Amino acid sequence: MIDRDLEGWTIAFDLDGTLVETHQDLVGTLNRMLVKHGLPETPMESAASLIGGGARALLQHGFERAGASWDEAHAPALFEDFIADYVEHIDDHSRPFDGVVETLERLSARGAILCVATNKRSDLSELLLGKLDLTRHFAAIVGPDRVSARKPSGAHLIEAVKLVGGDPARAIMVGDASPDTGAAQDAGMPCIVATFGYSPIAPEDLGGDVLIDAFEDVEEAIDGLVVDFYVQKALADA
Ligand SMILES: O=C(O)COP(=O)(O)O
Ligand SMILES: [Mg+2]
Repeated sequence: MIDRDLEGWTIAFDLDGTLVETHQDLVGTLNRMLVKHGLPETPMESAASLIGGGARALLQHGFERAGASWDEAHAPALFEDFIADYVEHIDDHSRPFDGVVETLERLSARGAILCVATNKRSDLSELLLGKLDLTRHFAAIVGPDRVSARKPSGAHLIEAVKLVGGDPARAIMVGDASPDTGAAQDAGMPCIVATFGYSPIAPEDLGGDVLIDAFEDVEEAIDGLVVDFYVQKALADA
């Protein structure tokens, strides 16, 4: 029998760059938008570092980098066009990182509640996770539209954890970029940082608690943070 030793713990996962390698499809859509507007395509690897703040930020920064002046008046139509294209191509190349399914299954079997806290719109997150057969692992998929403030606000994480019936004092964030570490710090939660994601800042400089170079290492990182929690608690109670 598996020991349900993570009972009472909630793990919140970022989506893009943490659970799923999405950059080819996101940047593919960005590049089709750029070409449509007579602008040069942006190289895949440099544009990937724009992922993390949501699709609108990717679009705006992608256009600005290509030398276009950002026009707020035309932004809503451009954004709508971007989303329509992305929906068509959302799982052309996007795949879970190695070890995601097995690791999520193990964490669930050990009693942890899992949720997604992403700056990707909830409808797009649900569509993508559904296509990749990942929805079943999560008690909730919480995009910025389902909370009072998006990452890096701690409210995103606290509200997501509460939504699944978890306790923010026994919750851990797993992410790849500064919105994730910022939100975790703001929420007073420990943060595990995936070094295989899309951060323009070096992962070791993001201010997380543990770095992981492969998704499957998240389980050991969680175990370490949970032990730390109980050690601190024992010291405080002594
Ligand atoms: O779509 C984005 O830019 C951000 O999504 P993430 O919060 O899951 O990294
Ligand atoms: Mg991310």
